Amino acid sequence: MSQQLEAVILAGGMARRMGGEDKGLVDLLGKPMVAHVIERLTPQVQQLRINANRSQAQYASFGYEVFADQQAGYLGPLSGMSSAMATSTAELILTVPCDCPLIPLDLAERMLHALTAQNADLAVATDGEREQPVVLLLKRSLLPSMLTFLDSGRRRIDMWYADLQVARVSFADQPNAFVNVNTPEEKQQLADAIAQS
Ligand SMILES: Nc1nc2c(ncn2[C@@H]2O[C@H](COP(=O)(O)OP(=O)(O)OP(=O)(O)O)[C@@H](O)[C@H]2O)c(=O)[nH]1
Ligand SMILES: [Mg+2]
Repeated sequence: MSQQLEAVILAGGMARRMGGEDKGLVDLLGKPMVAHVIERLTPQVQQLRINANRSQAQYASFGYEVFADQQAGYLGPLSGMSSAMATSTAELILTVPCDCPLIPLDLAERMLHALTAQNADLAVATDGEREQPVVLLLKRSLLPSMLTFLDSGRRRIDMWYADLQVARVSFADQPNAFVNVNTPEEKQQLADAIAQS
């Protein structure tokens, strides 16, 4: 994989539905959720950083650079994305949330292929039907556009990219790829499903 692509794990939210417990650090089957994501991402990319606004020492213990949002006030995932772009040396940034422990093992490869083949501004993963707006491959050159959007008070990722050239990349072949763990109940459901598989 190109040196010009780095992955950023988004762990900068407040995790209110998880009772405020830092979502990436919540245990799933014996290890923190972010460790599942790290394990699946590291074979795919040469550079990886973690975006977190709390518990930064714990996140740093995984051995990767940790950085906070440049904007105060938990403005949402776009703030993590723009902060990643503002501080990256790579041309392309792959964003993945910390609460998707089954992300595809071929995520970077397929996102990069689609972006290049379609000469798009960014690529977004889909489960075949719904877009996963936090799973993006972004050109760093999109930073001014994202900052303008954020500065105007808007927060929705899909609204930001509505006017851009978007490659949609289906992972319908992997039905559990984007299972998202937002609550203790969802965590238990996933743990049970994995244990039974
Ligand atoms: N950097 C950054 N990331 C965020 C912010 N808000 C959410 N995220 C991340 O965006 C992704 C999707 O957000 P949610 O699943 O809603 O996570 P959350 O906001 O922590 O959880 P809730 O408070 O329960 O909605 C997760 O990876 C979050 O860590 C933020 O203000 N800054
Ligand atoms: Mg949220």
